[in-house]
Amino acid sequence: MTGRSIVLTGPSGVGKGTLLKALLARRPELYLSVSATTRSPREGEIDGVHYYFYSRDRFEAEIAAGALLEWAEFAGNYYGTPIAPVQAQLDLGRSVILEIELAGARQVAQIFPTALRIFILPPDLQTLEMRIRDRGTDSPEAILRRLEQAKVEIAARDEFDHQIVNDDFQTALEELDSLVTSA
Ligand SMILES: Nc1ncnc2c1ncn2[C@@H]1O[C@H](COP(=O)(O)OP(=O)(O)OP(=O)(O)O)[C@@H](O)[C@H]1O
Ligand SMILES: Nc1nc2c(ncn2[C@@H]2O[C@H](COP(=O)(O)O)[C@@H](O)[C@H]2O)c(=O)[nH]1
Repeated sequence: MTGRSIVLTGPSGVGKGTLLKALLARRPELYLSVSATTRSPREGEIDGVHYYFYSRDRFEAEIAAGALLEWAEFAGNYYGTPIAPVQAQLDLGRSVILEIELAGARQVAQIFPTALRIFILPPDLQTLEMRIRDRGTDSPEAILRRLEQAKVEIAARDEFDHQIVNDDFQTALEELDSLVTSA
């Protein structure tokens, strides 16, 4: 039996990564896809664990080789999902979670029409901005680009099967857990 693909999308800084870390701690049977990106590693990020950090040339070679399930440019960098590990885990019957932005989520909807697609919303844009700033990982220019893109992504929320507002963290985590485990 093949596993289920689950797509988690939402604006940068909304808390997707934090929610998934807590979810995976409870549900180790789930597989979280490790993306490739051309952005520089943040403090504490490890190549092959948090992302595969590629040069632009390497990323473009992976696109040309058909090695990415989906890919997109986001805030000046490439991001994409290496296809081989995802397919291997699905073939083993394991559910796979992709934490990806909107353009990638749209591509996955074409490739895996039965994917469970979940959109994470902030309580409001001011809270989102505060979370990105307080995270302390992005330059002022990068924050502005991410906030502009956030508006575009939030406008597409109705394309998704489910929406979760990440206001109170525990409430959002319970909602996510219940959607993923009933999938
Ligand atoms: N419910 C919440 N209430 C308050 N702060 C939160 C909540 N959820 C997450 N955060 C904080 O918001 C910040 C952004 O979270 P996180 O890095 O998980 O976002 P993200 O959606 O994965 O961002 P990106 O897409 O840029 O990787 C972190 O500092 C995190 O601790
Ligand atoms: N289309 C894809 N989007 C991805 C992938 N991996 C991560 N992302 C999204 O990029 C932005 C920015 O991430 P950050 O780590 O630089 O803050 C965020 O929305 C991620 O969900 C991917 O493989 N494909």
